[in-house]
Amino acid sequence: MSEATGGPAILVLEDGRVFHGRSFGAVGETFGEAVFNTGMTGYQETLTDPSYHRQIVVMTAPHIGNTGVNDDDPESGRIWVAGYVVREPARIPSNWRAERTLDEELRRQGVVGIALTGTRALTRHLRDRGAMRAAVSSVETDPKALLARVLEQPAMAGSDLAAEVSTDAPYEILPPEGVATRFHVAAVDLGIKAMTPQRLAERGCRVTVLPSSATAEDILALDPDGVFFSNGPGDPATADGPVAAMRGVLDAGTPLFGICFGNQILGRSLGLGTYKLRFGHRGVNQPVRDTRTTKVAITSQNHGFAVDAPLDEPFDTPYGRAEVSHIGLNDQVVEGLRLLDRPVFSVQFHPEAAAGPHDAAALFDEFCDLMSAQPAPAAKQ
Ligand SMILES: NC(=O)CC[C@H](N)C(=O)O
Repeated sequence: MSEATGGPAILVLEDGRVFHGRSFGAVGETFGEAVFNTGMTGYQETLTDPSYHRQIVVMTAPHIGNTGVNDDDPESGRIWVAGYVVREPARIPSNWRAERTLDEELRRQGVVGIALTGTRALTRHLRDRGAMRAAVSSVETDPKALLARVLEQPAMAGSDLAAEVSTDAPYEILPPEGVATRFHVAAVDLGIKAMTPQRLAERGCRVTVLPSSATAEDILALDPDGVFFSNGPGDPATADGPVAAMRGVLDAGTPLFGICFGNQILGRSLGLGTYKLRFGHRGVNQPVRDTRTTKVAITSQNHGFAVDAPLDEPFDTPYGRAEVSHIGLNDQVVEGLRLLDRPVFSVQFHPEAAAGPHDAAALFDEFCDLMSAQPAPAAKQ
């Protein structure tokens, strides 16, 4: 038994592999799906991204916490990762915005972490065998006892988690001062990152954020100029409610944009399947190719599932012809979808990303362009 942070800790994977390290953050025990993130920066955004709910995140960058923690960068009101694995936590963070250390923040929010020298071996293991259930504990010393508890945990495949992270009640984000309101967007929160409505508001959108349980009727009752479906945790195969809501929006012909989980929901709404990737895409340097322009963008990503769609040519859907708009260059995974005859598109990566490159930010302009191309409200009837 170890009481103090800094004492011994273990990480146990569901296939029985054990890693020994030192306790980091809160002392305790936690379970989740072990996944790795290759971002050299953006650890605050990662920790607070609701899509990481129920995941133990392994950072491949060797030093984490160098710039401390501030109150401006979080993507939501709390840390969502189930556990945090780093090679070496910064002992002396240095940044003018830092308000506390990462270790303090993890402890403040009760998030169990582990610092271990074997993050590279752990990452290679997850890359070869796939993301899998795991535990981190700084209170259990017997790996076998911990493994038995890991095997009792639910797998990520089949998990329906959006409702656990979504807002309880609708709220609004308004354009910043000096920016005129041009559009009203209804955004379905399946685990939305704060930066997304922000990016829309910067472009003159008044954004009404709705809970994940929002139906097509709830959404359309707002008479929005456009509808947005957010990122979020869990298996898209379980998201029947959001799929039904999106189908209602597609039937109504309202411009629609989806990010990440939203892209998977669009895939399902079009009748496509989704599947689990072996180890997923998580980081801020993922290359994708725009299939129309052949331009390559470096994107920020966080997904463990993907849409199964024909890559090479347009295909028929109940909503007309569609095509894969972006392809991941590391493994030829679908990274975006577009309807050819309707104002509807989505991407699997994160154009809002902060931290992350800004290559994909123009997609928010594209959504605004689709909304401006629609008939004015009077002509809508
Ligand atoms: N960031 C996301 O929206 C992730 C979507 C989904 N939970 C996945 O892992 O693929």
